[in-house]
Amino acid sequence: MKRAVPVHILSGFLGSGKTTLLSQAIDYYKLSGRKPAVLMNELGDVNLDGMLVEDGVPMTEMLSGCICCTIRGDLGLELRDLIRDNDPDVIFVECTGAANPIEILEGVTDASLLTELELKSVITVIDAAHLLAQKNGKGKTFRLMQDQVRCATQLILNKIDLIEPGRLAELESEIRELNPAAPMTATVRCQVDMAMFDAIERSAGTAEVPSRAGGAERHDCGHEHGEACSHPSHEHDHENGHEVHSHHSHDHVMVYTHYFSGPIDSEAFEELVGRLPEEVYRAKGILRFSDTASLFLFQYAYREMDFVKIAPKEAVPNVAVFIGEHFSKDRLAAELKALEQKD
Ligand SMILES: Nc1nc2c(ncn2[C@@H]2O[C@H](COP(=O)(O)OP(=O)(O)OP(=O)(O)O)[C@@H](O)[C@H]2O)c(=O)[nH]1
Repeated sequence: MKRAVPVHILSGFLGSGKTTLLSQAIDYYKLSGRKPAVLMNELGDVNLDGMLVEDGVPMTEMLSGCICCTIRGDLGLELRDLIRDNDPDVIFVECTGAANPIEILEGVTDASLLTELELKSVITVIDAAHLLAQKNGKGKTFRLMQDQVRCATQLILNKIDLIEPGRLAELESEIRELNPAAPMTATVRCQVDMAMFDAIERSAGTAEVPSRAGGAERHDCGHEHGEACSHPSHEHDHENGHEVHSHHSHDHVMVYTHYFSGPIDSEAFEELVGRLPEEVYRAKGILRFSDTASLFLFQYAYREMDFVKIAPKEAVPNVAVFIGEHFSKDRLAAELKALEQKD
């Protein structure tokens, strides 16, 4: 009889490196002749990270909401269908960076009632530079990052190329205070020994999430849930991008999705991104520029911009998604619209 399908949850704040880790994990499983599948959750209504996942990897997308609240109820069904239709050897669940992993963890556990799967790990990727910048903060972002660290069974302290080497030990000891048990690796571009997954899967039983993250003290790991998840404050305004309203710990996160009517000037776009307010901490997009024939996947995380040439096999929209807190969507929309008119 086939064993229960192992599931790994990839958690971590927006832009920390979850997709970077996922791509390497997929390559690792494929190289050893195993079949990985992916369930991806994005706040925006287009799956841009999915563009980075190789063709031929079964993938289910849960868009336009945070997996841990608005669409958690569907998670079990999606996992069941993914297994039934594709018979994978492993499943990676990549959450939105605004998600609280304890909720997803419970969703995956619920799903094991519908199909044979076993949660094997909650891997939290931490953006070292962002965590340092947030240090001693009292904001919701910092609290959510702490929750994500607490809930992890594996920790990857990523982007250490962006911090001074002397600060690494300080960060590590702070993380250790939140989560003393999970093995931690400091990385650049999430380069960890992928054999880690085999070791995790060989170990018997389901992932043991640190006790502080569960049970009676669940609020330590975010928020209470249950009936509150159908709270009427989960409203979306799809016409003007949407704001993720909720009572949850990530209720401050806003999303604006902009569909461009045509190609735009690359320099004007870079200039706009260069002066985005601090409150916009993450952006992604697929962009057609008027001054080059190539199509680009655009990434922006905490003031770092990246453009990667892509050649998708199917038609893709011309779109940019902006994620942050309390920024003016109207102003941003007007500025993006102005780029369309320049051309
Ligand atoms: N300098 C630096 N950049 C990195 C590192 N790891 C990832 N990046 C870049 O950071 C950006 C975000 O990485 P992703 O892997 O997409 O992050 P994510 O956690 O999946 O992002 P969300 O899906 O928005 O939550 C990309 O432009 C990556 O190339 C790193 O160690 N150092």
